[in-house]
Amino acid sequence: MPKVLISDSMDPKAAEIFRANGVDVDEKPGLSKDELKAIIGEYDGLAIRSATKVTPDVLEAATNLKVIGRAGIGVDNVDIPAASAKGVVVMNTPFGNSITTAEHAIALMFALARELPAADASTQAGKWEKNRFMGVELTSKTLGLIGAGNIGSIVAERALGLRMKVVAYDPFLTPDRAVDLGIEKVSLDELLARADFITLHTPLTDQTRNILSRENLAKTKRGVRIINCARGGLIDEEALKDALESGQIAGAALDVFSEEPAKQSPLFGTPGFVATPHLGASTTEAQVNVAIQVAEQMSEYLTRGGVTNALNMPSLSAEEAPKLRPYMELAEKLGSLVGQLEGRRVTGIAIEVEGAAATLNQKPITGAVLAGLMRTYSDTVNMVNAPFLAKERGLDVREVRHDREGDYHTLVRVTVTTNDGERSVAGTLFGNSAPRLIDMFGIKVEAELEGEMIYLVNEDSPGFIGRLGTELGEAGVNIGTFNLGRRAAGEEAVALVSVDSHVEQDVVETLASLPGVKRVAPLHF
Ligand SMILES: NC(=O)c1ccc[n+]([C@@H]2O[C@H](COP(=O)([O-])OP(=O)(O)OC[C@H]3O[C@@H](n4cnc5c(N)ncnc54)[C@H](O)[C@@H]3O)[C@@H](O)[C@H]2O)c1
Ligand SMILES: O=C(O)[C@H](O)COP(=O)(O)O
Repeated sequence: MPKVLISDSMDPKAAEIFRANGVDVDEKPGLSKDELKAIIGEYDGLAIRSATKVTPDVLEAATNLKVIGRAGIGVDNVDIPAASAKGVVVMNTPFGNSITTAEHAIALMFALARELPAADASTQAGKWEKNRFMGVELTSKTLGLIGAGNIGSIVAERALGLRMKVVAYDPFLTPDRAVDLGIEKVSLDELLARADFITLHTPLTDQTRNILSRENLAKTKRGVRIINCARGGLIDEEALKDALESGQIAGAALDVFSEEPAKQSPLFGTPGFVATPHLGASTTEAQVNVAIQVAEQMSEYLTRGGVTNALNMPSLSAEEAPKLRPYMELAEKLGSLVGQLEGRRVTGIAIEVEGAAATLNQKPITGAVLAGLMRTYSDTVNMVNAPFLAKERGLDVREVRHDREGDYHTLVRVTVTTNDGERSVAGTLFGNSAPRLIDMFGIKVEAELEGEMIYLVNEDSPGFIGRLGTELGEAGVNIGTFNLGRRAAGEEAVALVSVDSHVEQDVVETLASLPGVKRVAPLHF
C-alpha cells in the first residue's frame, strides 16, 4: 500500500481521501528539516503547502518518493529540477484557492483605500479620530495588474464590478484575452505611470524577481497604493519602505514577504503599511478545495498512474492511463532496444506514431522511449526525468504523428541518429495489448522483446541457423524462441533469439566468430 506524508497543516479531508483510496497516510505538520529528512525515505508521496521546503538534500533522503503534491498554487518551495532529476512528479492544485486569493487582494485594496487596519486600531484604542482618516474611492480609479493569469483575471473581474478601469502588464496575455476580460494590455512603464492601485499576481521567477525595484517604484504615479498577494521577492522591501516614507507611495499591503515567516521587517510600523501573514489562500472553502484536489491527484497517481496538474510531466488521465500503458511498454522496449545497440552514440531520436497510436497523448510515449533508451546507461532514469535528462545531454528529440493508416492498425517507430546515419525500429500491439517488434533497421522481423535475448546480424546462408543452435546448445544456453528476418535471399539477415539464461561474453565471442556473422549483442528486457 503506498504511503503519504502530509507535512504541512492541511484540511482533514486530505487524509480522509487518501485512506478512502487505499493510501496509507501520516500527518506530521511542523517538522524541522532534519526531522523530515530522517523519515522521508519511508514515503511514496509528500503532500505540502508553502511551509515545507523540498530542497535537494530532502530529495536525496527521499529514496522511495514518487510524487510531491502541493495543496495550493506556488511551488517555489520545491526544487523542481532536483525533483525531476530524481524522477519525482511534482503536482499542484492550480485553481482551488484562486478565488479566495483574489478576494484577499480586493480586501487589501479596500483596507488601503480606507486605512481600515489603522482606523480599527485607533478606534479600539478609544481615540475616535474621525478627522485623521480620509480615504479614497475606488470607483473610476485605475487598477494596474502585474500578471493576468488565474488570480489576476478574477481580480480584474471584481475590480470592473467596482467600476474601476483595469490595465494589465503580462507578456503572455493575448490581445484577444485582454478584450474578453475587458482590460487594457499595457507595458510595465505605462502601468506604473497610470495606475492608482497596483496588484501583483505573477509567480516568482528570474524575470519577475524585484519587478517592483527601487527604479520601478520611482516610476509610479505619486500616491499609488500597492498590493502583493503573490510572492515575496517581487518587491524591493527596503525601497518600498523609503517610498512610503517619502509619500511617493500612499499605501502598501503585503500578504507575502521575501523571508517567511516574516517575524520582523523594516516595513513594520511604517505609516500606510498593512500586513497579513500569507493568508491569501486561508479560507475554509479554499483549504477544503486544495486538500481534496491534492489528495485525489496524488492517490490517482500512486494507485492508477493517472497524472493531473503535474509541473514536470505531461498530464495523463486515469482513463488514458490503461490505454497508454501497453504503448508505454512497447515504447520503452523500443527505446531500450536502440539504447542497448547504439547507447551513448545516439545524438538524435525521432518518435513516430501511426494508426491508433496517433489518436493518443504522445508525450507519455515519448517519455517512455527516452526512459528505455537512457536506462541502458543510467539506472535512475524514469518517464518523469527522461525528457529533462535528454535535454541535458543535448539529444535532439522529435515527435511525429502520422494521420495515414499503414499496414498495422497501430505503430510506434523510433529512429535514432548516430555518426553512422539514421536507423529505425518499429513495433505494434497484438490484440491491443501485447507489444511486438515488427521492423528492425529496415528488416521485417516479428519478436516479443522479453527477458534475455541475443541479437545477431549475419549473411544469409544455408546451414547458419543450425550452426547457431549447435553453438548455443554446446554452451548450455537453452533457446526459447527464434525470430528471423532478412533483406532478401542471400543478403543481410537478423536473428533475435530469446534464451533462458544470461549470455556470457565468451558465448558472444564464439557466436561472433561463426562464418558470416557481422554483429552479436546480448540484449536484456
Ligand atoms: N498569497 C497567497 O496565499 C497565494 C495564494 C495563491 C497563489 N498565490 C500566488 O499567486 C501567484 C499567481 O497565481 P496564479 O494562479 O494567478 O498564476 P497563473 O500562472 O495563472 O498566472 C500568473 C501570470 O503571471 C504572468 N507572468 C509570468 N511572468 C511574468 C512577467 N515577467 N511579467 C508579468 N507577468 C508575468 C503569466 O503570464 C500568468 O498570466 C503565484 O505566485 C501564486 O503562488 C499566492
Ligand atoms: O501559492 C499558494 O497557493 C499560496 O501561496 C498558498 O500558500 P499556503 O498553502 O501556504 O497558504
